[in-house]
Amino acid sequence: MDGKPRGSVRADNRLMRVLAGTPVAPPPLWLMRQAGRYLPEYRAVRAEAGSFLDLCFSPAKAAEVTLQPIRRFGFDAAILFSDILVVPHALGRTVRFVEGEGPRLEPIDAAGIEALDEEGIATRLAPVYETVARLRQDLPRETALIGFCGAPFTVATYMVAGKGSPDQAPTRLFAARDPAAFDRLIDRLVTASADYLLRQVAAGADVLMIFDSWAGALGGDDFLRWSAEPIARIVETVRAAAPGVPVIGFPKGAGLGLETFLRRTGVDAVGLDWTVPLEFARDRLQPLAALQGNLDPMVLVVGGATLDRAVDRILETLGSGRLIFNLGHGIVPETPIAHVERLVERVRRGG
Ligand SMILES: Cc1c2[nH]c(c1CCC(=O)O)Cc1[nH]c(c(CCC(=O)O)c1C)Cc1[nH]c(c(CCC(=O)O)c1C)Cc1[nH]c(c(C)c1CCC(=O)O)C2
Repeated sequence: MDGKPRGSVRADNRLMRVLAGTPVAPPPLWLMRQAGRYLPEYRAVRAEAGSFLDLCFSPAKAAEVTLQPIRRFGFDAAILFSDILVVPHALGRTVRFVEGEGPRLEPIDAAGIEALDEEGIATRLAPVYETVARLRQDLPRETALIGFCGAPFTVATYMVAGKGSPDQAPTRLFAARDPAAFDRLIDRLVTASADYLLRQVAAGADVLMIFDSWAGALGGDDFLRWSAEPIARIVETVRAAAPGVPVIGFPKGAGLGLETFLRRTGVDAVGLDWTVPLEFARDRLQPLAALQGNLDPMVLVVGGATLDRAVDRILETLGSGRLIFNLGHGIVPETPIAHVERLVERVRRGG
């Protein structure tokens, strides 16, 4: 890539410092979905990889697309290229990605929940661990490597509905109708996810992130029961077996629930979607944890002075505390690369 030293991450890595509790100015920066279709070099690898899951399970190709945005933009962290739905796949469920439509799974019922194959996390996901190991070898030491999984609730929404759905009605219906079966599904995903994350750490991941993209579909008590509680159990297991590996939680759409989420899970950092008011985040959340976010991905599509103002507002409000600059959700395919360059330059010079 360049002449930089590679191998295990340096203790003075900017992202690791913020996660350990020290504000860093300008803040470390990476973008959710930074490896993806807005990059021509990603589209080239994707086109020759076969299916999306083939790409996730090809260590050489998955490592290559993980490195692409690091080469181009020099982000402070690389995120393993994979998907949250490799876990249901490993548990023996059918998972497909349909071009232009998204994921398709065979919807699960109570019998299917009992039949989940827990061995798959070790065996079927071995190529993912190989990707992690390659990445930690190939990445510059100043770049942290983030491993991840989906939160049990978000993964369960795809397993129950068989696809994405706007307000998770099929899953809320399932959980309300048969809470015992839903509990069982969540339990099995807690065990599988903690195991999956620990194997990523063993292979070389420096930081872990848990994506609860649909946490916002849950009401107050259900949010605690199905989002915060299961994530707390994963964090507890990971902490016990891998002390010192920081965990970022991202309960998207949690709103006022974010403070309870932080207190209950004890994550080192919390991801903020673009709807979270910055003053609330500064006053109520930043004293408890590092914050990651929360630029609206649509503002990055628009660019120009609109982008500059939004970047400056985040830096002004959150920049003197523990902050990891990021988007409020994944970068979208129509984002111009020049706007990402502009963002990086502005964050690096401190707004
Ligand atoms: C809900 C969820 C999924 N996957 C993920 C989430 C949680 C984060 C979020 O809310 O976005 C997480 C994810 N998915 C992907 C990554 C890779 C690392 C990175 O962020 O760069 C990560 C961290 C690759 C991907 N995962 C997917 C793509 C696009 C597919 C392609 O390139 O053909 C990528 C780059 C496919 C995917 N995967 C998923 C959906 C709904 C889709 C279809 C939507 C789409 O097409 O953008 C499930």
